[in-house]
Amino acid sequence: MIRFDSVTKTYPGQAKPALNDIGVEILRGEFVFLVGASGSGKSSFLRLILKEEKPSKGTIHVLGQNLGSISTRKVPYFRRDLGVVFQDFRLLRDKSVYENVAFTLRVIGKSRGYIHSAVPETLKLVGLDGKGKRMPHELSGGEQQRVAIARAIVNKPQILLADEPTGNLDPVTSAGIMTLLERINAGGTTVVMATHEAGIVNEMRRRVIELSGGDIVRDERSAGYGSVDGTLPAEDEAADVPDDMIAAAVDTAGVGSTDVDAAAAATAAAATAAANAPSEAASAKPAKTKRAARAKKRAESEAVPVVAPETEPREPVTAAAPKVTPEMMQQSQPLYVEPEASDEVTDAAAEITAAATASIDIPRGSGGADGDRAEASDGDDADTAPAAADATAHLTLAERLGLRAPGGPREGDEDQEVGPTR
Ligand SMILES: Nc1ncnc2c1ncn2[C@@H]1O[C@H](COP(=O)(O)OP(=O)(O)OP(=O)(O)O)[C@@H](O)[C@H]1O
Repeated sequence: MIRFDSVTKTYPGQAKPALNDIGVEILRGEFVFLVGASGSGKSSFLRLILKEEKPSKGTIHVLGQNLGSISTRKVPYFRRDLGVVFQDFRLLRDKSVYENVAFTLRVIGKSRGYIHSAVPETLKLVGLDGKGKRMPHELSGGEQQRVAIARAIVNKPQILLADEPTGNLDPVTSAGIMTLLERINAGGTTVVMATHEAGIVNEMRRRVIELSGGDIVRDERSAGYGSVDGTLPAEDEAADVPDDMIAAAVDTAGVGSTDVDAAAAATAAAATAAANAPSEAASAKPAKTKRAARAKKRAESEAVPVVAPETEPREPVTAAAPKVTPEMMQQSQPLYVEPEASDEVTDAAAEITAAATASIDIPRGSGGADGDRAEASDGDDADTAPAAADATAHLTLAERLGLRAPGGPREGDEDQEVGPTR
């Protein structure tokens, strides 16, 4: 599915390669975490798969194609099978949620009927049912990321690349996003995700490819964030949340949490507070309180040194923030609902909708006497000629059937809906 053969990437003006003689294969349906210190080459790895960058040496195959032999003109076609999600969401700010997701499909020329069925279905899948009309600034960070994921998967890509998709999100929301990505992967999509989130990697136990200074220094199945026991087990992290913090969080959890129930929210809030504590400990102020001292200890223990292979020194892999705990991952409610329609059903529905919304050519002399019985004609019965057909030839089938007022919006218009007109 994805294969790197002796791939080196050296950016112009850089002496040291961002990726150095990489050889790796990712199979169909895998969920792979790319981990490594900042600057180790994770984003470069993803950009090469996307053909946003070219390797300086070596060859890359994605979905059976040698990327070196895909012409620039054909790159957009190649990318139709890939979805991408970034840390900063990259939504179109002046477009609604619906339009952000529909945009991908419009660009690749999907029919209007297909878009009308695929976009709501995908928004439902990512837990954004009913939010299609919102603008991005009216959404939370987690919701914006779900829009970005919806946009990435709406075309049913075979591969989903995610570059720090939870980097800007709080722990509970991050857990929800991971539940969603896990679900997308369970549906057969290969997922490759670069992350610094130790909690997520430790909890999910998927394949981990670790980069250090452009080299692959670890490639393990069902692995954790760090390769050595120095990692503080995520379970211990949660257990370390003091009771008084949980009690305080229960007091403040209140109602209105949509993603988790109140108890889970309370526990998560407490864990969040605990997770944030290390940054306090890292500040210039001395650790005066018991909580700060505990946080400081934790912060030190979370700087996970990774055992160097043989004698080579290796950059330590450290989590950016000890955010997501196993409890959050387990308690996070699925944001999706089961898609009820198979591809065949969706395609059939799209065809029917497209037929109902497209204008029809009616040759002179075809159709019934009252014109209302006129149907799309292949011209075979040109001799049953209604004079009145001319009067309705410009109408869509939906208009003829009384499903929509004549003269309403047409193909390509934004808000057209098929339905009773009164
Ligand atoms: N466009 C570029 N031009 C020059 N050097 C680059 C470019 N992009 C990345 N680099 C360099 O390549 C190396 C790998 O960068 P890359 O962004 O792939 O790392 P990363 O592991 O994704 O880092 P982070 O975790 O901080 O996102 C770094 O030394 C970086 O400075």
